[in-house]
Amino acid sequence: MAFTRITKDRGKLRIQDNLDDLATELVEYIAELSEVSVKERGVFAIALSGGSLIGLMGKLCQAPYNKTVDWAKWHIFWVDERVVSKSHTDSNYKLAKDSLLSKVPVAPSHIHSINDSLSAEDAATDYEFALRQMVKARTVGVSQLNDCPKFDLILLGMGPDGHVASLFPNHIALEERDEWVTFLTDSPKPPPERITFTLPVINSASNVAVVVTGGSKAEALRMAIDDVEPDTPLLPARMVQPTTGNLVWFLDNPAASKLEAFRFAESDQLLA
Ligand SMILES: O=C1O[C@H](COP(=O)(O)O)[C@@H](O)[C@H](O)[C@H]1O
Repeated sequence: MAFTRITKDRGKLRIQDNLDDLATELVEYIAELSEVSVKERGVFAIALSGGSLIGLMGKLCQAPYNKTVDWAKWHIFWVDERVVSKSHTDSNYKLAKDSLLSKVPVAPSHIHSINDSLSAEDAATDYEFALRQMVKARTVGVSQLNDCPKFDLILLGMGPDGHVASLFPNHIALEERDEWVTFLTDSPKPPPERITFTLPVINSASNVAVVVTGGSKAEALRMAIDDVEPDTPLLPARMVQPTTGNLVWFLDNPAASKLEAFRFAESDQLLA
């Protein structure tokens, strides 16, 4: 029962029956945005998360995308990164490099990873400095509203606790409004030391896509999207609310199963 729904204020829901169809829809969406950005700005500035999302992007390395995407124009950043060596299995950079970036012709100088020899605090400062240079050069666009970077696309995953990037429920990092990149040394999910884009940066992007799969995330997803009881805890995923940009959720059936839109679609089908 694949379908798309536009919600009142939580963006567009794209729900697929299986992971293969979800992956196909996701890479088609990324390829389209890349084409539009390259046409309009001459570059495509994309920020990746880690986790299960990266495995779903694998089709970008295959035909037709390996040939049709203008890889030379891509600039790749990380929405969040674990402060570990780039060769460590926990590194979001390594995950993307091994499964995607090593298989497509992106210029190494366009891959903007963190300096893994620094402390979490210094790595965040250093990454924000690098990002400021990219904004100054307009490799990354700028928001007219708040001077924040305006990425062409920010790709997020969501944990079963509703975290996005390395922004965890009730964590002080959620309140950061001045910095573009902040750090944490007490992540509830290992490893503890991380850097992360802050909410103002995420919400300034032209496009934000959140990719969520699996039944273990269904309840957090409901709390992030549906109209919920007023005393429901405010999850980081619910704070993703692009100011002027587009928000799209790529979901599989198990993740979407508790959403109102899904239940209505199911009962419509039973009646049909
Ligand atoms: O720790 C992290 O988790 C989230 C979610 O990962 P998933 O495997 O449950 O999809 C990820 O988006 C984030 O980048 C990562 O650092």
